[in-house]
Order: sequence, then structure tokens, then C-alpha cells
Amino acid sequence: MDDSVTTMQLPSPAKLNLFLHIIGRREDGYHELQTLFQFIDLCDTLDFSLTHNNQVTISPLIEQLPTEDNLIYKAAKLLTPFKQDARFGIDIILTKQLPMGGGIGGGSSNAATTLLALNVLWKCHLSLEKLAELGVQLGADIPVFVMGFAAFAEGVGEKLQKVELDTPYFLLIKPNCHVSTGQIFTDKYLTRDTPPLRISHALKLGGHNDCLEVVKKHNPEVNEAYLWLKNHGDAKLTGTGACLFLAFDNWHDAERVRLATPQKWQSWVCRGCNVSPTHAVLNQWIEQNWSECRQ
Ligand SMILES: C[C@@](CO)(OP(=O)(O)O)[C@H](O)COP(=O)(O)OP(=O)(O)OC[C@H]1O[C@@H](n2ccc(N)nc2=O)[C@H](O)[C@@H]1O
Ligand SMILES: Nc1ncnc2c1ncn2[C@@H]1O[C@H](COP(=O)(O)OP(=O)(O)O)[C@@H](O)[C@H]1O
Repeated sequence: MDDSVTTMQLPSPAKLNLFLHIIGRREDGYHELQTLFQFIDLCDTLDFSLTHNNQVTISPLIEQLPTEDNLIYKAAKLLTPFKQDARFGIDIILTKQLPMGGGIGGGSSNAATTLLALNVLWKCHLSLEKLAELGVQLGADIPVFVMGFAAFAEGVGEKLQKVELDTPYFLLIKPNCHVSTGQIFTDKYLTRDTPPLRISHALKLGGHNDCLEVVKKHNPEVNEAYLWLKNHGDAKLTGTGACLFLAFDNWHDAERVRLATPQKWQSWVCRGCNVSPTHAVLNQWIEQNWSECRQ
């Protein structure tokens, strides 16, 4: 095998929940959702190098996250039974840009990017559907990153219908707090009875985020940032937070508000995407290395 097919560099994007309705709770404690996922072009980068030592290494270490708990490591382990050659291993370099615990799905995205890359480098030849089915065992958000299209999602977030959305610019703000998804979903004041919508209505009418009130209650800084952003338009919370976002028609207006954002909060201007940047790059890679991929 030549060098071009033993290495791969992929972007690992964030997502936004343009709305997040909780319509019920399952017996296992997981919540039934209706949510609209769109990717944004704010990404981590993962560099993969194939080895033949049967090891999975990830560098640099993420502070306070043992490698065994890193979703990248767990994703690689999930694919191990499907490797074409048991000696295959992988060295992964993670360049982190996405804040953790922000409701933008960085960990889930990293796991999905790993499944997609190793499926090719380890010649597992699994379908996207099979990879999504494996991924959901690690997190409810992983299937949408595996499938790679903007989607209306139901179930726990894994039943996906592809949608074509406007692609505005977003101002994204990260208040200085880390929200625990588990804590929000177990709060007794969380409302879990939003009536289910048909997809056509959901796309026409939009929606709200049922987690907002509970997240603001636990995290005063989210409340403060929300009130600030609301002065500039229809501010929204993504997932279980802590990140907030606001849509703009053009980059200049978004950047103008970003420059006025209190400096104690991290802020970015990014663009909504209907196709995951991971898939855009992976498809190019596969095209360039097609003959080797098929072996
Ligand atoms: C809320 C959402 C919306 O996109 O995003 P985030 O804010 O985490 O990014 C997701 O559903 C989160 O997905 P993910 O972060 O993968 O969640 P998981 O690891 O599967 O679950 C974390 C915890 O959240 C709760 N959970 C998660 C999803 C769901 N539909 N119902 C739940 O009750 C469970 O208690 C679980 O223990
Ligand atoms: N590769 C990873 N990147 C980020 N977080 C990870 C990763 N692997 C495991 N985690 C854990 O998952 C948690 C949630 O991460 P993340 O997906 O970025 O946030 P959120 O679910 O709020 O969008 C982190 O706080 C961290 O403990």
C-alpha cells in the first residue's frame, strides 16, 4: 500500500439543534425528541495514520479525560471486530477547537469521524447505516454525524429524515460553564410534553428548546448571555447548552455583533451546512484513492 492511502485528515464539525422539543420519556430514562440538526463549519481536525501494531493511540491527551473514556477511542474499539487485518492499528492526532460540554456535539462528532475514517483505512466495508447503528451505542448524537446530512430527528435523536435548510451565518457564544446533559435530562422541572409535530409543520413553523429554562436555572451565566444575545434577535440554546446562537443573513452583521460580544465569552461566526464537512472531504479522499479502497 502506498503512503497516500495510509493517512487521512478529516474535519470534525459541530452541530446546532435549531430547535429541540421533548415529547416524552422512555422507560429506560432516555427522552423522545424532535429536533432539527444542522452542521456548522466550525470543526476539530483529526489526523489518522494507519499502523500495523494493533494499537489505538490518541494525542494530545485531553485534560481530565482518560484515553479509555475518549469517544474517539471508544469508536475505534467498536470497529475492531470488523478490521480486515487483525494487525491494523491507528495513530490519531486530535486538534481540538470545539468547546466541550457546549451542546455542539464535539465529542459525538469526533466519534463519528473516527468511525468513518477507520471504516475506510481498516477496510471494514460497513454501510453508513451500520456505522450509525454502532455509533448510537456511544451517544444519541452520533448517527447524524455519521450520516452527514442536516436532518429532522426523532426517537432519541437517531431516526433521521434528510432536510434541505437555509444556510445562514450564525453567531455562536459559549458562556463560561460546562453543562452536564445528564443533569438537565434528570431535572424534575424539565417539560417533556411538547406535542409532536409533523415534519412539514416543524420546518415551516420552527420551534423552541425545551431545555432552555432548566439550563438557565442551573447556570446563571447562560441566562446572562441569553439576555445579552436576545437584544440582537431570536437567540437560541443548542442541545442542553451551554452554547447560544443567533442566525444572520450575512457575515458582516454577524461579525459586527460578535465584535460587541463581552470578551469573557468565547464567540465565533460560522455558517450552517446541510452536508457535513467530514463527508465532503472523505468523499474527495475516496475518489482519489478509489482502487485501493475497494481491495
Ligand atoms: C441533547 C442533545 C441534543 O442533540 O445534545 P447535546 O446537548 O448533548 O449536545 C443530545 O440528544 C444528547 O446526545 P448525547 O450527548 O450523544 O447524549 P448521550 O451521551 O447519549 O446521553 C447523555 C445523557 O443524556 C440523557 N439523554 C440523552 C439523549 C436523550 N434523547 N435523552 C436523554 O435522556 C441520558 O440521561 C444520558 O445519560
Ligand atoms: N473526543 C472528545 N471530545 C470532546 N469530549 C469528549 C470526547 N470524548 C469524550 N468526551 C466527553 O464527552 C463530553 C461531552 O462532550 P461534547 O460532545 O463536546 O459536548 P456536548 O454533548 O455538550 O455537545 C465531554 O465533557 C467529555 O467528558
